[in-house]
Amino acid sequence: MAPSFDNETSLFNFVVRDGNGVKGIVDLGISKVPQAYIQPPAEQINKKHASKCEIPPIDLSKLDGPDHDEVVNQIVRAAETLGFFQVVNHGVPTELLDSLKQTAHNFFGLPPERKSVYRKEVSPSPLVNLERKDYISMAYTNDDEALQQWPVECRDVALQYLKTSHEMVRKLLEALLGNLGAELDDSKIDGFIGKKMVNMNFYLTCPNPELTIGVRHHSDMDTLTILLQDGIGGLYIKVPQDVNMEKKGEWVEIPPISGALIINISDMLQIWSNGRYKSAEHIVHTTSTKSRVSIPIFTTHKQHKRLHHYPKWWRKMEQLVINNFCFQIT
Ligand SMILES: O=C(O)CCC(=O)C(=O)O
Ligand SMILES: [Fe+2]
Repeated sequence: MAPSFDNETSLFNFVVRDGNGVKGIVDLGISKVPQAYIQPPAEQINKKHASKCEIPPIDLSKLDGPDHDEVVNQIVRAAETLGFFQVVNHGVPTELLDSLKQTAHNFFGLPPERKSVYRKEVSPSPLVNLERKDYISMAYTNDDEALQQWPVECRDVALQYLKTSHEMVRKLLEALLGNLGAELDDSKIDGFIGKKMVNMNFYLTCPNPELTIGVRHHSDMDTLTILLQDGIGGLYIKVPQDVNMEKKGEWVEIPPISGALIINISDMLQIWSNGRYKSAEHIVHTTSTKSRVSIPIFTTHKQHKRLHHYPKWWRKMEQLVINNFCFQIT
């Protein structure tokens, strides 16, 4: 018999404890979204009124040629305005991007008992306004641990994704820090992106996508996020208020571009740049027709403390100077 999803504990047990995930609810063919997933109106955005971000992707292969300075300018301009941009010719093979998306679908399609071994032990109490996604997080420490502990279905592609994107992240940081007058040498890499985590997000179709949310509005806490999205769409960012461009404070969609990766300036980089680079708030919506996958890599410094433990005023403060930071991390 289907569990009663009006009862939060029973919903929690079904979705989290038993490893069914949101997918389990969808597989039951339930046509009404359980109350716990319905968002307050302030969290819902009117997708019909949100425009698409039309800025073309940045061609990173040109960093190695005569257009180097122009490409650095494009990266810096994007970081100083939207805090989000897309890149192509980034060095991560297209076939790997396709395998990653397929792997995410395969993993979340596994039977619940195969997935529930990876569940997070959390209490059922925060089950209010659940996000409508299933996800897995794989923190990277070293290759051996990854090979032993990450799900066998995901580990090879996820590791390759980490490795093949490293050079791109280094180049992006070089450009962003160089613009602030700081040099990125190998000894400082760990201080910026020494810790990494690969997530796979799976957003199920939803009978009432207007009432629910895939990911609530947030900004990422790390240094820089690399994000692979599939062709479905649903990622919206809020144009920061304090930038010199149109649509301030409005939600714009980051449209899927085949073969591209999305780069998201995150909280640490905003702080280290004295607020010059923007860590934009973003949100993910689901659709009623197609399931979506996205695969972010979160990069942060080795000693990263969870920034959401810091009050908001700290996260947005403008006191740290980049040169001091570079000095501290050596
Ligand atoms: O799925 C997406 O497009 C974005 C996911 C996201 O914002 C996150 O995992 O932090
Ligand atoms: Fe995010």
